[in-house]
Amino acid sequence: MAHGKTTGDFEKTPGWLDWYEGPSKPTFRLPAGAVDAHCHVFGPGAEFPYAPERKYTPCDASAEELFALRDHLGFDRNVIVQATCHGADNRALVDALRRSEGRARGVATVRRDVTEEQLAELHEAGVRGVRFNFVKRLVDRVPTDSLEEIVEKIAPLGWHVVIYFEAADLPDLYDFFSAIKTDVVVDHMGRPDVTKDPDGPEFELFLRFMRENPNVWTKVSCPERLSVTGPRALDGEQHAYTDVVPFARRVVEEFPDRVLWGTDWPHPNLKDHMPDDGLLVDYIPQIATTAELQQRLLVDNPHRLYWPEGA
Ligand SMILES: O=C(O)c1cc(C(=O)O)oc(=O)c1
Repeated sequence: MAHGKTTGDFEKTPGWLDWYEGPSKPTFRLPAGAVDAHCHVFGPGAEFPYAPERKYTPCDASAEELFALRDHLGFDRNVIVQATCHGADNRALVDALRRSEGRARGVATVRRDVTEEQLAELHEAGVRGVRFNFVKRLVDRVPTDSLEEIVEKIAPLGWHVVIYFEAADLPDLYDFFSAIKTDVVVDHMGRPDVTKDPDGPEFELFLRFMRENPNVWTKVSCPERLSVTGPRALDGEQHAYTDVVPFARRVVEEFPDRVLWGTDWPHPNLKDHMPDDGLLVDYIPQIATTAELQQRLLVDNPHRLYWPEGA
């Protein structure tokens, strides 16, 4: 029998790390109106089955559990991003958005044959973007002409495109990404290899991509995923993931109006450890070092992108 948290009738991927039970209260006090701009819901599998084409099977992580974490950490709102284990079946996401009472927006995954009616329904539920994933261990590659067709369909709704890729793939994808006319949000800083020099050519290409394309934003999230030498956000550690700090800080300081931050709860596919989400929040002042930068990162920027109407 599988141990830990459940996943309906599904069997979790071997070695799966469940999300952290009982996170600490952050020492860092989030500003009023702070948004956790990257998190997911998984299932519950018994109600919202995982997609047949998925590359992993997680433990369940429900909307109620997400909203309890939001309140515990001191966030006001969430942006829930469709996880690849649900493919293009957005039912769990839409259900979570509806339960949030306007306190969550969503980023969905759609296929090229999505209809205007389906997009309108997603919009009504709170979806404001679509996600294109280029990480090979998570999805099969979708041809770029399909993606271009999706951009044409979502642009009139004022939506944006969230892209997830690894730094080594940016040279090949650079021109395709630069041609997207909507706003573009890069997940997890384009996954830099933090053993490399933050002033070196690989990260410089990412910074150039942001400089040349003023419609591109990025999430300075997932230090727990990118870190190699830690220390980990566990056991009261107040200065976690110092190896990621120079990368994230650089981006926050150069593009203060185009950065977002999210917990990435429930942290799919971590192999090394599961962070204490309270201590993950305590990482934020290492990368946004003034109250003004924190206000933009956590409040002003996500509100401008996801709640432009000011509600
Ligand atoms: O690196 C990952 O494994 C990962 C996976 C997913 C997903 O499966 O949607 O989302 C993320 O933000 C990160």
